[in-house]
Amino acid sequence: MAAPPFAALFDMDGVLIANTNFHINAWLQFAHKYDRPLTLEQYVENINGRVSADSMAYVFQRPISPGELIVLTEEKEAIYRELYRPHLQTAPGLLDFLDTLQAKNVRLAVGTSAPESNVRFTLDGLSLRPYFDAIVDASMIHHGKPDPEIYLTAAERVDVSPDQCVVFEDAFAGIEAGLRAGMVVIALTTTHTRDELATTGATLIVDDFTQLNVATIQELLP
Ligand SMILES: O=P(O)(O)OC[C@H]1O[C@@H](O)[C@H](O)[C@@H](O)[C@@H]1O
Repeated sequence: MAAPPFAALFDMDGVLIANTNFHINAWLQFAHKYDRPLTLEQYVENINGRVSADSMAYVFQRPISPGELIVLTEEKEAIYRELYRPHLQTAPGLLDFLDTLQAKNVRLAVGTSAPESNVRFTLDGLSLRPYFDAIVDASMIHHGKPDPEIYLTAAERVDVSPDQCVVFEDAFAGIEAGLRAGMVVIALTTTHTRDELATTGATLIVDDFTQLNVATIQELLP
């Protein structure tokens, strides 16, 4: 069967899994330990969906050395994994949707700001890795979302031109990254409300993967 000429690029946190509240609680706990002020509003605007290098520099309000970044990131992500582990599950409708796309030979990739340790925790913990032709995480790029590099790299890895890629995102930074990459962006209401997402320029807003099928997506592509 010939492959459809498009690719589906999935954000991980807040898209493959609905885990935003667990990241929020982990960041608040982590910031509190270091006596750094952090509010929910600051998390949403400056941390959600971004790579740890940018989030840590924001939390500590100073540049973070590469060595320090590894240690601080793993400390924060260990808190997150501990909190979320008992709840680890795929987002509603995801597995059926991935099966449908795979059956149609759509190229599938993950583009996440998360470190490799969290990619392992999620994709291996839920046996999702075999679905994807490429996985791009924070360690593989120079500029985190909202820069388009993560999604442009994922498109390159699956050998599909950006205008034939559909990005699935929940975070403002990730939606901006997809749009700046010249891709169609479908926003999920995992983290933000429809009204909040309506201001982002996302091509389509859905509540979860049960509201999507291949025909709907193909209609959005040029
Ligand atoms: O949404 P993505 O790109 O999978 O992002 C992962 C990141 O998402 C953020 O929301 C978390 O606070 C980070 O800690 C996490 O690493």
